[in-house]
Amino acid sequence: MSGIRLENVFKAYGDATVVRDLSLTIPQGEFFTLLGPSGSGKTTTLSIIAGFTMADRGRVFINGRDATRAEPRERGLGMVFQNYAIFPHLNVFENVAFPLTVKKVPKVEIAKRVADALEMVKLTGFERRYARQLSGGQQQRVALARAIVAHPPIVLMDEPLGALDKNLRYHMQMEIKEISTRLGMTVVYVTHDQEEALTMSDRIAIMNGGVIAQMGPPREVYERPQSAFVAKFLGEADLIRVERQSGCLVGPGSLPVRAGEDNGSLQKGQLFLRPEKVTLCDPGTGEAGCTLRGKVHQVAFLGNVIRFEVELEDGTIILSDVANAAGIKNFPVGAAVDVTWLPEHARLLED
Ligand SMILES: Nc1ncnc2c1ncn2[C@@H]1O[C@H](COP(=O)(O)OP(=O)(O)OP(=O)(O)O)[C@@H](O)[C@H]1O
Repeated sequence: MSGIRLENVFKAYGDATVVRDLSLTIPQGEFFTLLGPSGSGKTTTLSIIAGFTMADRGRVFINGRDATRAEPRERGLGMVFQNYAIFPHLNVFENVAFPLTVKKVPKVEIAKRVADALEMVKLTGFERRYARQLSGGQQQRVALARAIVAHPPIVLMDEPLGALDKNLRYHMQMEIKEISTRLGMTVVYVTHDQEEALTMSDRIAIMNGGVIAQMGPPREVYERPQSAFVAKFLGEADLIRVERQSGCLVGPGSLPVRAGEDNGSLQKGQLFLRPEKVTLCDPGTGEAGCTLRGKVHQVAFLGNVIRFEVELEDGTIILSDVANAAGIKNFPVGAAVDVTWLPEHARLLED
């Protein structure tokens, strides 16, 4: 089997468990992202795949071979690590050419491949420069070009765009995605930027405390989080306390609330909604069962979106994001409103 497989990988430093019996399979050609807060074990997991860190227990398979004890250079992986600096004694051309030079690729082929890679990272014309003559972001792009120039089947990337400004970052996201798809590369990508993870990945694993809290395609983890942690980590989340009374779910103000997949088992928990799925209307006009009462607490202008903060009767603050389109209805601070949603957009989460 090609791709990557981890089996019960465990790593601790002293008393601190950093990766806890992690098992996962990443098929060849998948863009797979490890996303999570600082210290959740993303880099350690990537480093175990790379061979820089040895797991205490468990096994690592790369392209069907047991690579648990293999040296990093035996694993045939392309890598861009946070601190994986470019060689200071080589210029940009020589740095990018390095993986091809060691493979003894013909000079003409090297020149072409390096030119393509440098064009991708927008560094054409920088060939003769050395690391000390480049900014942090430029060095990062050289490292990226070097990682993919040999078209390795698997590339590991740890925050490779961290030092770039917003526009270049977006351009590079698109380029990395395009080239990995075109070459059928498997990419294991580490980031703590949820937007980047949603944009680029085929599948995302959200890590928390050394375990995978949830794993799935971007849309699924965003729209169907299984816990409040995942809901909150992947963007803004509205969470409303609910409990069952005489078989019916009720929210603040004892008003009945409905969620799409309520099988009647949850007694107490939270109703989850994304702010863009929450709408506001005049008091008394919302449909019973998916309406709560509130008061506009704040209005924020975010450019393409207007964000209303609404305070419910129990003090919970709910966000409602409305596209800044022609003719949108404005609700001023202090206005009484109904907060409404479609039941299929609401999910019930256990505490
Ligand atoms: N060599 C080490 N010795 C001791 N503790 C370590 C070592 N490497 C990592 N850790 C600890 O392991 C935990 C997980 O670290 P890791 O770098 O994998 O997290 P991360 O999710 O990648 O975080 P970040 O987004 O900040 O890079 C952290 O608490 C870190 O301090």
